[in-house]
Amino acid sequence: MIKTINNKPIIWTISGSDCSGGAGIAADIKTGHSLGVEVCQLITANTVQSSQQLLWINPVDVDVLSQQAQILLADKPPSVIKIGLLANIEQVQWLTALLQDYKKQLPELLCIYDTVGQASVGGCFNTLTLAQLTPLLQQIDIITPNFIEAHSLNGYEYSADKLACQAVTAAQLAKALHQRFAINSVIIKGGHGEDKHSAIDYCLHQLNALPGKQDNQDKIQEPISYQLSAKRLASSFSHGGGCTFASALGAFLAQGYLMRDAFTLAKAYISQGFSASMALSQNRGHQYYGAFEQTAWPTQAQYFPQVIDELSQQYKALPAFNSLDLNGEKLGLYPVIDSLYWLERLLPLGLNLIQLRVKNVSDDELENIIKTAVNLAKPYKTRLFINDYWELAIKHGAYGVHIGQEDLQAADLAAIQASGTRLGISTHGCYEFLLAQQLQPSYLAIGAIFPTKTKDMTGQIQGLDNLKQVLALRPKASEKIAPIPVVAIGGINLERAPKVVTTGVESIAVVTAITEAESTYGITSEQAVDRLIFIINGISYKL
Ligand SMILES: Cc1ncc(COP(=O)(O)OP(=O)(O)O)c(N)n1
Ligand SMILES: Cc1nc(C(=O)O)sc1CCOP(=O)(O)O
Ligand SMILES: [Mg+2]
Repeated sequence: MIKTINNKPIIWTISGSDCSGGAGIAADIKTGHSLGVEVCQLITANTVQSSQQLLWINPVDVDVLSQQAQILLADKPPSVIKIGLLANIEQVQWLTALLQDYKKQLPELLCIYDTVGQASVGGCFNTLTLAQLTPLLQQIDIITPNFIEAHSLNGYEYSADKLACQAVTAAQLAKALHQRFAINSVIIKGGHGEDKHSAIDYCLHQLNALPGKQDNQDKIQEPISYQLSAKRLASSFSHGGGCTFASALGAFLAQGYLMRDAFTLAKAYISQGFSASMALSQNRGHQYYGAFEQTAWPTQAQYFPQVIDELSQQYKALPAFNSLDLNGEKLGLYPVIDSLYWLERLLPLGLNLIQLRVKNVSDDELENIIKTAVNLAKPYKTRLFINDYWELAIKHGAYGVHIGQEDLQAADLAAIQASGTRLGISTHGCYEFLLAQQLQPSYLAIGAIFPTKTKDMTGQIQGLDNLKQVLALRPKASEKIAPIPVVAIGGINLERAPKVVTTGVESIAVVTAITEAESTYGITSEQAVDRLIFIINGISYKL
């Protein structure tokens, strides 16, 4: 899914030109190029503005825009269209018709609208009414207003004076916009929030497309919400920050990231940009309103936001889960097997970890299997994790339990922690990784690294780049919290293992590389295990 730099996805930006170089098209191009996407530009207006004031807006004729769109469609069809300043009703009507048509031709197309009404240097870009904008909003997939813009899009009065206006939360504003215009994802940026120390962005996201948005209208689920908090940084180089956020989001989505991860990466990109300009800001005594600093793909943990959700709030005070007591040893190979037959064959090999992942057996049978497995593992040094069944794992004294995202909400993490049972958590991308890391489990798994036939991981294939990305999100060993060991899983086999090991991941978990070794390689399963260990040692990456 994730395109490489040689196969760049294409984004169109339909927005105004800011001659001071801070906002609009300039921000979109700088952002897109720094994040590895190609940017085509349809300029809606040639504005006259400085870092201090907006003087003049010169709308571009819709005939010009129309011809540009026509010539580009066959040549450079967009994965994402990012919309910014629209200068008049003619442009709104032209764009509405264009999106209606393109959505039929390009079913995967995503349209992001960063509503630009007020200029941050003062002044108004247009006099468009909500009624005039409504048909366009109905074609939009993702909208990124700030708190004030979200009020006006809902037709609410906004005032900094809480008593003077109806007090609404970002969640309420997002829900109202989602319902009113059938917009799949609403992100309310927290730049204008009240918290002096942190900027909290809120995203309401519909997993399945809403009716009329796409052909695939299976089951429409309740929208889910993501909330990200970042330290508020005192930079006065923020001209174009809103355009940059929307373009960065588009760039990440165009490269195949799911909304939750694109949202997280875009927020990290913004924090990194602010951070890069803080020294400049201080030198100028905060007087100069500069262009936002577009930097590079964010990789460092310090720029990534904190995930705020019910789970992290619920377990805020929960102590860290017991560690794996490795005494400096690396975790190594982690077979994930489905039977006592396999457990008995693998236990004598002296591995650090094995997981029993049993599916589709009756309750009685299940309890018997888990009880027997725990007893079988007792004489060995191998740490036995039980997948899914945390209550039975506690009851029978298993070393650890592995829990996936689907079961995380329902599991009693406090009971697992109190029993001393170790905890492993599955994650699939940077958002889930950051969230799970906050719970301080004994290890974190990340997958699926490669396509796998063992489990449907559609849309969640990470590749080695995302694996490296999440490994960098751990706190440094020198900081208060020790880094949690990471396990890579999904599609890892004899050929791929060495590449995975070079990322520095502590462990690789495999199902079919062992259980289907006979049919895949014509060797015994024991040989498969030996060869996985041998290959790793052979290139001197000691797992
Ligand atoms: C090491 C490891 N990583 C991930 C998984 C997957 O767990 P989960 O998401 O709970 O899915 P199921 O295994 O239950 O299908 C795992 N089991 N082990
Ligand atoms: C069980 C499982 N969980 C995954 C995740 O990404 O959470 S991938 C996966 C399948 C791993 O099997 P194999 O080694 O045969 O590809
Ligand atoms: Mg599970």
